[in-house]
Amino acid sequence: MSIIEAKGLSKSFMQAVKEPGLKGAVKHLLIPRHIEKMAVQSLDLSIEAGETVAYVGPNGAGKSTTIKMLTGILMPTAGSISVNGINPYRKRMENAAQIGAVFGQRTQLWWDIPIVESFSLLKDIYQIPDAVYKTNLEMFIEMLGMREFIHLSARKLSLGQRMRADLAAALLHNPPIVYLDEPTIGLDVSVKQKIREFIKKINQEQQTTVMLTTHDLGDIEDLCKRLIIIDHGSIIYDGSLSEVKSRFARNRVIFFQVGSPLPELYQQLSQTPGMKLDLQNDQEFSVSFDRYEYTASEVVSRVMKHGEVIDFRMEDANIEQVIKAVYDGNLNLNETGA
Ligand SMILES: Nc1ncnc2c1ncn2[C@@H]1O[C@H](COP(=O)(O)OP(=O)(O)OP(=O)(O)O)[C@@H](O)[C@H]1O
Repeated sequence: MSIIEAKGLSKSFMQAVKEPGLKGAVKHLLIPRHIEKMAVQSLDLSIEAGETVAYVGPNGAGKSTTIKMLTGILMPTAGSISVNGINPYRKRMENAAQIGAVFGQRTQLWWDIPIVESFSLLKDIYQIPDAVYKTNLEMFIEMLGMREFIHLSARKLSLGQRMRADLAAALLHNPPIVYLDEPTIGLDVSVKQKIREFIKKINQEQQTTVMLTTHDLGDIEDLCKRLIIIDHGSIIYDGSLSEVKSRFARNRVIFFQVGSPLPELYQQLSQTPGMKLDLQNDQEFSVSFDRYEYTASEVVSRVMKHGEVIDFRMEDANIEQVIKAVYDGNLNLNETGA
């Protein structure tokens, strides 16, 4: 059986409907009106132990609501969930012992006590054996570069320091499952890198199941093999990241540097359906093309016919383009056979 299993999972909220202005506020006070908002609708989810899954979607798609149900914070309106054989809402304590969670926007550390003391409290709460605690603490301090701030309180930490401390806190008890909700939000490149390497190591060495919610596509490409896209509370794609890249990233881009300006070619390319010319200057340009209509060699030979090509390089399919197309409503993955 899968380590995380959800069937027909739904969650609705009652949202107040208020007309604008003072009149609307008074009216709402006297006769409050609410509508039911379906945040998550009939979601089926099945995640195997050791998987790294990116759970992505536009703002308001239902990502956090799903994670909150999986962690036991929210009770589903309908459907069932089993996390390592446990119903997270009914058995919140048991569920907490087997999961780690990082909510990037919030901290689970005690605000006014040194980080190392927070860790020590977590050791008692989770009843982590001395040897495990010692080994993990040393490894986490080293890998996440926490030595310089381990004796400061959470209040005094920068965002990047706080996030590393939060990640360590979530994993001290070696949970088999970790939920990461925007763990790299607002962080600089080097801290992001540390966090990604750490997550990779934990996943590889301990087969920790990772479910990652992020708007950072670098996180996804670096960490996840499987991609689940949710929109308006429903899953619209669930499959491998490489498959989505190769099947759905229709556009390829080739960058060219040519020996002399080629105005005739530029005019021809900009009038060709399925191709788009982007001129950087007289002798440098890129051609993006629909790879279901043209091959890369067709594009290259068309340019070569017009003049000397000094250099060219092709850009790999980018997951960002795919997700953006889904967000913008330009790509229906179901229609393409997902
Ligand atoms: N406590 C709540 N009360 C009422 N509506 C809620 C509540 N929590 C979430 N919603 C609504 O449910 C929908 C899904 O919200 P959710 O926070 O799960 O989205 P999300 O995908 O995590 O978005 P984001 O990327 O912006 O964090 C939204 O329309 C939101 O307004």
